Amino acid sequence: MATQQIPVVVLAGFLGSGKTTLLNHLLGTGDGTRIGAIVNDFGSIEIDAMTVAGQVDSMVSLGNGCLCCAVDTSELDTYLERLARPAARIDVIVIEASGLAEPQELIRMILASDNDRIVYGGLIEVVDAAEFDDTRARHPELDRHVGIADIVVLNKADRIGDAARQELIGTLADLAPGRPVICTAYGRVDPELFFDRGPGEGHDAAVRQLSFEDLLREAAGHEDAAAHHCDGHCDHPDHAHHEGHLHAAYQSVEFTSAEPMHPRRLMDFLDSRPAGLYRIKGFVHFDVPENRQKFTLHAVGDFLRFYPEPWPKGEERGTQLVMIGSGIDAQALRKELENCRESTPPEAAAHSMWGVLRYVAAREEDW
Ligand SMILES: Nc1nc2c(ncn2[C@@H]2O[C@H](COP(=O)(O)OP(=O)(O)OP(=O)(O)O)[C@@H](O)[C@H]2O)c(=O)[nH]1
Repeated sequence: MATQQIPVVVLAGFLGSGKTTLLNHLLGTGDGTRIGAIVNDFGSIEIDAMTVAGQVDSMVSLGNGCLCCAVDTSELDTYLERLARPAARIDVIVIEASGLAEPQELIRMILASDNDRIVYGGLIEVVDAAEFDDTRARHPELDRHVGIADIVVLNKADRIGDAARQELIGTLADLAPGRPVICTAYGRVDPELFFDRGPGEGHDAAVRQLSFEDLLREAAGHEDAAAHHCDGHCDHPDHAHHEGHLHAAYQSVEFTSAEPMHPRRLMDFLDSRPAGLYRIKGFVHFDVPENRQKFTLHAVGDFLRFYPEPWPKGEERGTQLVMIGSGIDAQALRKELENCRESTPPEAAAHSMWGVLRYVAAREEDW
């Protein structure tokens, strides 16, 4: 009997473009497809993994550094192996790359897998409609990422007008000729596009066109290198090959506090965050009457939202934040956040939630 092969789909896209939102949508559509997820967080606190974990039982998390830095493919292979074992009855594996990963590196790793049940299933590149032009100007590499995608998802279409949307669709179509560009909001895409006919067909052409030779050359070059994870800022001698990578210029800073945060001070911090601090994600604990929920926080460029929800049973209350940026002063950021910790009695802080509540997301508008 022929071995049933499991496609491995790479879900990539710049920081905050909506990869986790899309993955959760895929996991939540419940069309019977069993999805195994591998989530790669850039920061050492695995916010993405925590956000997805509640929704799926077959998930592994690879935190602290871009997966594309793991120059030895065996680590990824171990995870693929685990998800691909027949007992797991997984139909498709989705790897959510970190927002700074090099997708062609991940593709190389999948192609190099020793597991004969594993087959590369294509690259989905998520694009943030509101941020793409600016991000692309700073990081021309993104054009290359879009160029090797099998499907481009133009996400956050709700955040721009019709004319800008049409223009972006045109730009993306030029960057990824012949590939579908799907315009959506909140990652609401039909899973069949990805798992049935989409990436399975024709992706070889895309890979070959742009990077197949690179992939082979890199595969040969990487064989000698030692496996390690990094955030692009360690002194590992093998980092020379990461120089052109997005993550080489970025740094992640973590902050945790068991003590509650003072809402007004935290808002002052967020309102004056440095321009280089592009992405913040995590959970905030305010010990303020009526506002003791778990406030999930997302900042992407200028965009800032809080999403309050009850703390899950048994979960310890506290604040955990990951900040990702370029040219940021980690020590200063941590210090500023330490100064946002609550020292006044909660009663006194009730009205100080107003600033936070301005950024509480309204229900997702239909788009
Ligand atoms: N307005 C709007 N917001 C969105 C949409 N999709 C996602 N978001 C919001 O954008 C923020 C980032 O979304 P995520 O799904 O966490 O993005 P990500 O690509 O996984 O982020 P990283 O893993 O940090 O790179 C969250 O606040 C989402 O709710 C969308 O289509 N429209």
